[in-house]
Amino acid sequence: MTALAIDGAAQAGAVLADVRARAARMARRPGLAVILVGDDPASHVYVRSKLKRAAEVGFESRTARFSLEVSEADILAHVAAFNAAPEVDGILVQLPLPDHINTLRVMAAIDPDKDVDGLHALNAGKVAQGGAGGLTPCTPLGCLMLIKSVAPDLTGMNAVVLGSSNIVGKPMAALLLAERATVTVAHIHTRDTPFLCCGADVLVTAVGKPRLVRADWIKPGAIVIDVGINRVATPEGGSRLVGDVDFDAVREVASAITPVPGGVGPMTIACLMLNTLTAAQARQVG
Ligand SMILES: NC(=O)C1=CN([C@@H]2O[C@H](COP(=O)(O)OP(=O)(O)OC[C@H]3O[C@@H](n4cnc5c(N)ncnc54)[C@H](OP(=O)(O)O)[C@@H]3O)[C@@H](O)[C@H]2O)C=CC1
Ligand SMILES: Nc1nc(=O)c2c([nH]1)NC[C@@H]1CN(c3ccc(C(=O)N[C@@H](CCC(=O)O)C(=O)O)cc3)C=[N+]21
Repeated sequence: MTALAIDGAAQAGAVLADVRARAARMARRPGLAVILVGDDPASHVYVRSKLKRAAEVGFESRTARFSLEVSEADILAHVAAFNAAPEVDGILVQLPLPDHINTLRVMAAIDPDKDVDGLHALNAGKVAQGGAGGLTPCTPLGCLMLIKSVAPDLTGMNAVVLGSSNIVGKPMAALLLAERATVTVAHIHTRDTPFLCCGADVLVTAVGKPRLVRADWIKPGAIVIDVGINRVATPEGGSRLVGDVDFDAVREVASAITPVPGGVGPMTIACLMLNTLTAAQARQVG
């Protein structure tokens, strides 16, 4: 059996159309502010595509760009200015930040009501407690939508999450638990990751290692969600994007799988727009 390739771009398109329609009915256009540090080309590409999507759904956006040498105080001052700006509904600090900047301190400085990445401890705590009333990190939220498009009820399923970062792995595990799945989180120190994966009805991989996940790790019929984004060299001397999953082989064992590109990535951006709309609606009266 060849697995269904879950079309993340199409599902993202549906989310974006809904966001656009709802934004058009608002008294004021939702506003997104992005803070970008350094000149990593991949980060610039991601931020550009976020700003493009924001414009397409009718949001205002602005970007504050900084060199790698920027001080933490400077970043915190810009966060404070965006917190105070009435036209800014969502604040996104593109990660990773350079080592001399304390990421958790920057996240803690963001107004939780404008924290569209869901990384402030208050929002992370709400997600851990079952999600009510907070902003949920975009990538796990998008992954859950993709999973539910093929399996609406996760009650009692075994879910395994590879990777335990604050931005993907931990909130993903919390969301799956809230869906009544039995959740295992594996990380670099986990002893027998292939064995754990073999019991997974749902497997989410957020590691950043190309072809880490092999076909013999997969339970027949499993749903496989590949968050990894890795640029690898091609024999022709160019490069291409791949996920963490050995896609062609795993596809023959799983029942549904997200491709890279065209899977989780577009949903992450769509969920960022959804969170910005949610934040704007909560902040605007009428
Ligand atoms: N498609 C999208 O929208 C997005 C994609 N990404 C991509 O997802 C990947 C992960 O991102 P992010 O969570 O930020 O990355 P991090 O580097 O913060 O986290 C990677 C995690 O993987 C764990 N890990 C490392 N090796 C293994 C292994 N062999 N088996 C199991 N776990 C392992 C690490 O464990 P430990 O903590 O113990 O070191 C860590 O928890 C990257 O490729 C990133 O580019 C990220 C965000 C959005
Ligand atoms: N504060 C913060 N929030 C983030 O959400 C965040 C971040 N920092 N830092 C970096 C990661 C990475 N990330 C991606 C988003 C979209 C695609 C995406 O759209 N990818 C396309 C391909 C893009 C291409 O071709 O280069 C796809 O998978 O189809 C990828 C990666 C968000 N991140």
